[in-house]
Amino acid sequence: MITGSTSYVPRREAAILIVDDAPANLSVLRKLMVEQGYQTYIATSGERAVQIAKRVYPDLILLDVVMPGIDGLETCRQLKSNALTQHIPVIFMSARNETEDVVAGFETGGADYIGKPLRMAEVCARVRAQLQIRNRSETQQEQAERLRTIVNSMAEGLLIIEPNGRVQFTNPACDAYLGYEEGELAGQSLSDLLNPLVAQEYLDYFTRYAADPETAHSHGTREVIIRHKQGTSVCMDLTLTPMYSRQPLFIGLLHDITHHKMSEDALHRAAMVDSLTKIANRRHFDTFLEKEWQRAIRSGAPLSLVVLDVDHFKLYNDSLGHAAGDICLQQVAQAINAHALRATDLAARYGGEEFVLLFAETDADAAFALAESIRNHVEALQLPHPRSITSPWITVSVGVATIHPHQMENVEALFVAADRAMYVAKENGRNQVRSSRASPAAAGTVDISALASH
Ligand SMILES: Nc1nc2c(ncn2[C@@H]2O[C@H](COP(=O)(O)OP(=O)(O)OP(=O)(O)O)[C@@H](O)[C@H]2O)c(=O)[nH]1
Repeated sequence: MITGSTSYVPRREAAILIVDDAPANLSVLRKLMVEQGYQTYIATSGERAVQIAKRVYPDLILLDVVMPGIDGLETCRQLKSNALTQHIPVIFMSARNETEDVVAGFETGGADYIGKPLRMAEVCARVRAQLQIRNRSETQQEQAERLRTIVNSMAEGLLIIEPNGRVQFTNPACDAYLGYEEGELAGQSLSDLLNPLVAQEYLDYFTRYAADPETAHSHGTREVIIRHKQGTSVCMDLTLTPMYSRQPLFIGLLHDITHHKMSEDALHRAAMVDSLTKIANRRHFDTFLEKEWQRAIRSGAPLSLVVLDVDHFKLYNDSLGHAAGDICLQQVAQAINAHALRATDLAARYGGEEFVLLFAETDADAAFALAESIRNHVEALQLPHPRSITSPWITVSVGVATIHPHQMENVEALFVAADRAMYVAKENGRNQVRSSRASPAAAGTVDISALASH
């Protein structure tokens, strides 16, 4: 964990470079600095000071201003113009104490200016103060560097977002997730990446927080679909947390859940499909029927249910074996499924050798015609049934029920009607379609009428 502490742990005793053309001054200052526990280097000219600074990289330079050759101001300028030495704090020492001298010292990059004659306690205090400032800034730089490394190497995508929705920064993982080059996302708006409704929700949250930072709270984690640069969609968990520095900002953390989502979708799909025939299973059909039922109540449109049962299938299994029976069910399922053409049609294996089909917004005549077409299609497969007493081929008996949902009380009644029609088809010789209708005069009762039969 990164802490915010700036407490300084000395790595070693600080090194001070003392620069003065007067050997007597050098000697006094050196003695003083050594007594304070500092390591010392000395130089008697500006040129020499620059050379030593580049070589030993001292923590601080005490620099005389008036010297032969390059003076202290020029020496400081040279130190500040070199990348190696520019961060070393320089304290000028000079008998020139006029305001413009002091200002010139600061303007060349000096950190402090001590007037001569030197008061040793003051020199020590100013050196200590500058070393503390330097240590603090070094610690901050190290912390910033450490944070940069973490942000650049973390597997989660990170975005910094402004209250107006503008992306200010992204880390490499975020760029990689969304297919962008480094820095390319900066300046784009959240609305460019998210569905407009979701983006607006975030923008509202930003506006609320920016107006009243006291009430800021994390927006939590939610699943979002983000636009990839290539135009595809990626599924991510987005966690948004407010951060108040000089301006309100938001930290967004992105976690890619596309793969997780894909397997979740695959599982979901698998739970809806019958494993043998690969058409919808009973559970999916029941859910679908419930939805269509409610829709039909609202629209007043008719709903038709077709129930199909393979004829003499026990005999088929007994004569050709269970494996052949399975293949036969797969072929029959495909023939049935081929008739569920609209988004509101659904064919399913309801159990054993029983299949169902739902036709929404389909009246009795149209449903009957579809059922007859399926019956015909199955027979036309000419799957030999050696022991059937009603046909040389595999055939199906079909029951159809059509209602306007307000006519019957529940879905169950629709099933009962279609099942009864199917049993009438069985009883009347199989390989035929029978239709039942609810009598409007007595809701819930079923009127079986042979609209047609094979
Ligand atoms: N091969 C195979 N057979 C199944 C499967 N599910 C159910 N069955 C068989 O389907 C047969 C259904 O037989 P019954 O309910 O007696 O009806 P039927 O022989 O088709 O006779 P009718 O419906 O009166 O024409 C049983 O023998 C079940 O074992 C399956 O997944 N695979």
